[in-house]
Amino acid sequence: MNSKAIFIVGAGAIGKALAAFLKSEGKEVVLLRGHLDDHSAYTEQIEVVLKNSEVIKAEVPISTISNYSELNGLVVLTNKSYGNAAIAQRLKAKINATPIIILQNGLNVEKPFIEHKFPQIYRCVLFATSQLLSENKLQFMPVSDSSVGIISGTNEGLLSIVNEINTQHFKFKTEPNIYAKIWSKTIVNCVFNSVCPLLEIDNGIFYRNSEALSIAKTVINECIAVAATQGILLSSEEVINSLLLISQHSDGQLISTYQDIINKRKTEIDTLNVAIATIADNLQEKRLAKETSLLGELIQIKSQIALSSLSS
Ligand SMILES: NC(=O)C1=CN([C@@H]2O[C@H](COP(=O)(O)OP(=O)(O)OC[C@H]3O[C@@H](n4cnc5c(N)ncnc54)[C@H](OP(=O)(O)O)[C@@H]3O)[C@@H](O)[C@H]2O)C=CC1
Ligand SMILES: CC(C)(CO)C(=O)C(=O)O
Repeated sequence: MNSKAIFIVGAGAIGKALAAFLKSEGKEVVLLRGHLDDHSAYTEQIEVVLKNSEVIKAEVPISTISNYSELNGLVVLTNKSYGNAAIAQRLKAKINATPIIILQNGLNVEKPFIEHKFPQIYRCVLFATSQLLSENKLQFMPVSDSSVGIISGTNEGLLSIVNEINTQHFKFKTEPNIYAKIWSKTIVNCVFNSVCPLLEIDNGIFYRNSEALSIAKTVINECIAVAATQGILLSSEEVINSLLLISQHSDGQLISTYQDIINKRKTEIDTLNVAIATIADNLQEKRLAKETSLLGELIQIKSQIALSSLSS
C-alpha cells in the first residue's frame, strides 16, 4: 500500500509525539495547528523522551488548516475535544473522501463530525501518555496498543489507517467493539482525570495507595451502572485491571486534566464525569452517578479557579 500524507490536527502532547514517531519512520507528516489559523508555516525539531531515556528526534513541518484548499490522505485529530465543533466546520470543505481518525478521550466527541456527515470517521481510544517537558520536548509512555474502531467507514479503511499510523513506539490495533472500549476508557478517565488533579498527584497513585483505589472502585461501579442503561455491559474487574495497568505504566506522569489545570487551560471534564452524570440525570437516576458527578463538579471549580487567576 502507498503511504498517504498524514495531517495531524493539534500541536499538543499527543500530536507532537505521534508526528515525531511517524516522521522518524519516513512518513509524510504535517502538524496543523488546532486553535490557531494564522497562515504561518514553520518546522520544529521535536524530541520525544522514552521510558528507557532513548530520545526520538524529528524535524516536523507545522502549518495551519487555511494553508490547504484540500487535505488528501489521512486527517488525525489530536486537538482538545472541545474544539471539535469549530474544527469540523473548518475541515468540512477540505476533506472530500479523506478519512478522519479521532485520538481523544471522552464520550460523544465524534458528534460534530457525524453531524457534518464526514464520509469516513474512525475513533481511537488512547492507551499511552504524553507530557510536554518544554515547547518541543515530550515524555512519552505507552501503556498498551491504542484501539481503533469504525464510527462510519469500512473494515478495509480501518486496517489501512491502523497500518498508516502504527509506529514502533506508539502502537495501534483494530477494535471491533469500539463503543465498549470508548466507555471503558472513559470510565477509567473519570477516575484519573478527577482524583489525580484533586489530590495534585501523578497517575501512579492507584496502584500505590489502597484508599485511592477504593475511591476509584466506587466511581467505576457507578459508571458501569450508567453504561448498562445505554446497553454497554462492562465487567467491573476488567475496568479496575485496566485502571491499575495504566496507573503502573504511567507512574510519575500527570493526567491531561491535571496538566490543563496547572497550565490554566480549559479541561475536558464535560466529556467525562459530567457526561456520565448527565446521562444519569436525564434518566432521572441521578443517584447512579453521585460520586462521579461530585468529583466532576470539584474539577469544574478547580478549573474555574485556575482560569480566573489568568484574568486577575
Ligand atoms: N496527553 C496524554 O497523555 C493523553 C491525552 N489523551 C487525549 O488526547 C487528546 C489530546 O491531548 P493532549 O495532546 O494531551 O492535549 P494538549 O493540550 O497537549 O494539546 C491539544 C491541542 O489541542 C489544540 N487545542 C486546544 N484548544 C483548542 C480549541 N479550542 N480548538 C481547537 N484546538 C484546540 C491545541 O493545538 P494547537 O497548539 O495546535 O492550537 C493543543 O495543543 C485529548 O482528547 C486528551 O484527552 C488521551 C490519552 C493520553
Ligand atoms: C488514562 C490516560 C493516562 C491513559 O492514556 C489518559 O487518558 C490521559 O493521560 O489523558
